[in-house]
Amino acid sequence: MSRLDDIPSSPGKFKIDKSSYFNRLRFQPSLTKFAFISFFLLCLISLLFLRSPPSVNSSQSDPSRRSLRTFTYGGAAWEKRIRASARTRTSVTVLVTGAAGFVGTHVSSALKRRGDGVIGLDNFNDYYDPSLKRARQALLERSGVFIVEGDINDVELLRKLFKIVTFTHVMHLAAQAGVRYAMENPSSYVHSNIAGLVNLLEVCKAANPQPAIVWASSSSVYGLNTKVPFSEKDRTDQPASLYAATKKAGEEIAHTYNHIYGLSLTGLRFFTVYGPWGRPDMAYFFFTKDILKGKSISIFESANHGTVARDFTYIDDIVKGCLGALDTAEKSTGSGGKKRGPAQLRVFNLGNTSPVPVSDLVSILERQLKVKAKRNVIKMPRNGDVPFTHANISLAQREFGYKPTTDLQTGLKKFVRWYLSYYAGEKKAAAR
Ligand SMILES: O=C(O)[C@H]1O[C@H](OP(=O)(O)OP(=O)(O)OC[C@H]2O[C@@H](n3ccc(=O)[nH]c3=O)[C@H](O)[C@@H]2O)[C@H](O)[C@@H](O)[C@@H]1O
Repeated sequence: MSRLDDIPSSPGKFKIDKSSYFNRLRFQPSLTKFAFISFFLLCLISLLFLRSPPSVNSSQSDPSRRSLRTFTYGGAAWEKRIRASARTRTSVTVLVTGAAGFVGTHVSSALKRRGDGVIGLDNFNDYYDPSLKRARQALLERSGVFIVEGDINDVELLRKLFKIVTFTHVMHLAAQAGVRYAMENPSSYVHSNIAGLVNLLEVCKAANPQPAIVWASSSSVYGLNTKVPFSEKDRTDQPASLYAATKKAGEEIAHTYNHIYGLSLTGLRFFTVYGPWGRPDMAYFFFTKDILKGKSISIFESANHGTVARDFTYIDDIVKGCLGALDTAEKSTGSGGKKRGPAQLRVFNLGNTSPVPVSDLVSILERQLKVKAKRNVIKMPRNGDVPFTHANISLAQREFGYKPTTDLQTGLKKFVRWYLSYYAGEKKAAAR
């Protein structure tokens, strides 16, 4: 018989004869037994070692996972700060994810001002200058809002927060934003906008009581639609960027958690939000920077020299929309992972209803900055951008009286005033 004949024909047929093996063991002298147990323990310890989480450095070296940093949290002082920040003069206590972000900072501040309990959560990633996020954090701290440093993918942290505080609402604004960056770092969108959302919903669904959730979707879900203005009833199945696709996926995921677990979920489709403390990756922000530096700016045009336009929406209008959505959100119906009845599921456009061509945006900036821009008009690259956006806001108007009041001229004036004073202050601080 050749040695090949010893190998069974399929793995399923190959069985270790455990009984004879252990029987043999039973009759060995005690020294052998001791050696075997020691070896077994050694293997167990090595196995545990191999399964321990990666070190901080290993996760930071991969740019797509930069927000997976390990954070240190916990302790009596940390919990005390959370409890103080969660103290409410109303019946509302909100967990705001992405609180050091642009919209997150403004919304957290507005909630706190009216007396709600607010806890922020942010991973302070370096998608754009983290010092701006730190400055927003300092601003919020002065008004009594504590931002917990951590990632929405950290299930233990989320569970801990829900143990310390009974949240009535979650305002979920943490996300990987930006349309064009999705071509550079696609996995960061999956990590934050899909895995992070699911993780958060898992914790919310298991909470008792479950909070009502309001979260940031995006106007980009309308993708390549040509029918304007964009209405919530329109199709959203032709996204032009991975960013848009992850936001659209978020809307479908929201449907699932509402259906299975009775979570109350409201998605808000923001339309190109701008204003003071804004995001440096957005065109109005880096156009301002480049115009002041005398650098040329690229202004996209669509096919046949067509205008590219956006329904630019001022931050204060968006904040009113967020609060309106939160105040009209009904309670979730489930508890501890079990649905008890049908729950609310909504989606709203939050736009300005008056699209402005990007070239007009630049003209306004030129007037405000008193500097002529070096314009470089180019065909829109295939980068995930869509040619125009225009919101129909009648649904939000009907449901919670949403009515934007700031035109682009007025809003950009406020932005430019903030920009000049913020960066003048930074320069002064650097010179000191
Ligand atoms: O409303 C939304 O759904 C989205 O709004 C913005 O995305 P976007 O509207 O593309 O805003 P910007 O990146 O600031 O671009 C504004 C306009 O400037 C144009 N642009 C951008 C960059 C550039 O170099 N030149 C240029 O003409 C874009 O094509 C676009 O029409 C945000 O970046 C997204 O996170 C958000 O979800």
